[in-house]
Amino acid sequence: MKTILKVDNLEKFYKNKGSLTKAVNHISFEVQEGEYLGIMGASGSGKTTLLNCISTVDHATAGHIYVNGKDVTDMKETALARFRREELGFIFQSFNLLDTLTGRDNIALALAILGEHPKKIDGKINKIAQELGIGEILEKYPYEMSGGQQQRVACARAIVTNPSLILADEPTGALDSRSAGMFLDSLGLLNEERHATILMVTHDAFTASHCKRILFMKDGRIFNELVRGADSRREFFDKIMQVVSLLGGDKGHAF
Ligand SMILES: Nc1ncnc2c1ncn2[C@@H]1O[C@H](COP(=O)(O)OP(=O)(O)OP(=O)(O)O)[C@@H](O)[C@H]1O
Repeated sequence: MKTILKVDNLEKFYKNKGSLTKAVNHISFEVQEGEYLGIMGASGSGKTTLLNCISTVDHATAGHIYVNGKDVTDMKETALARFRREELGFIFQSFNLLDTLTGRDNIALALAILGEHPKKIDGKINKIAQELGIGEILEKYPYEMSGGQQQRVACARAIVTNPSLILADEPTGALDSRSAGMFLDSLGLLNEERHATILMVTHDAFTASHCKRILFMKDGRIFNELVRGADSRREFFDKIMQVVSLLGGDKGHAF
């Protein structure tokens, strides 16, 4: 199996007026191609800091992060910009679609930036739209779509360039439970059928129950790990809830 992400002894410390916050404290883990990994933990446990280091938005204090064998902690700014475009797909809580472009053009832009041949763009968009069931809304502008529809377009935009790794930060945070369910089905489909490798940060146990493996963070460290294995999603959800209550965290919406 191919290792897509390797986090090696990562540390991120913040110094503020004499106090030191160890937001990420000696974390190591790997993500293999086709995995769907969730990162959970109470507020302040270091999830966003970890994700920001992996997405190269933030610089690590020490340690290394390898994506597809490339050490991103070592790259210069121009190489980083290219790395983000070519290797990563992003899905945020706030959808982040461009309001002045239709769904189709939002997706097309990701391909155009990568230098895709114009003749191939429509075909690629139509294929992913069909897979995610968003063909009907492609010509709409974001403000004409529901939140769930916008997030599925964002999902299409994240995958259409075939990135090595999709990073999702609380992607269901702004969705009602029905839209969240539809979005998570779409993400699951990308994982199952396109073998997309996904790393998702969430505090919501229902959302996390869609992952195949979950790392739980506490005080900047990995505190526990759960693997779904042959469990049904309901069984996995119950196991997640047990760890969440150990951590004293909020459970998010019910199953
Ligand atoms: N820029 C910063 N300067 C100083 N401390 C910071 C900074 N960013 C984060 N921290 C601290 O690092 C720790 C981890 O924060 P982080 O945002 O990664 O947690 P989180 O698990 O994502 O929380 P939430 O679920 O609330 O978003 C917290 O104690 C936070 O206060």
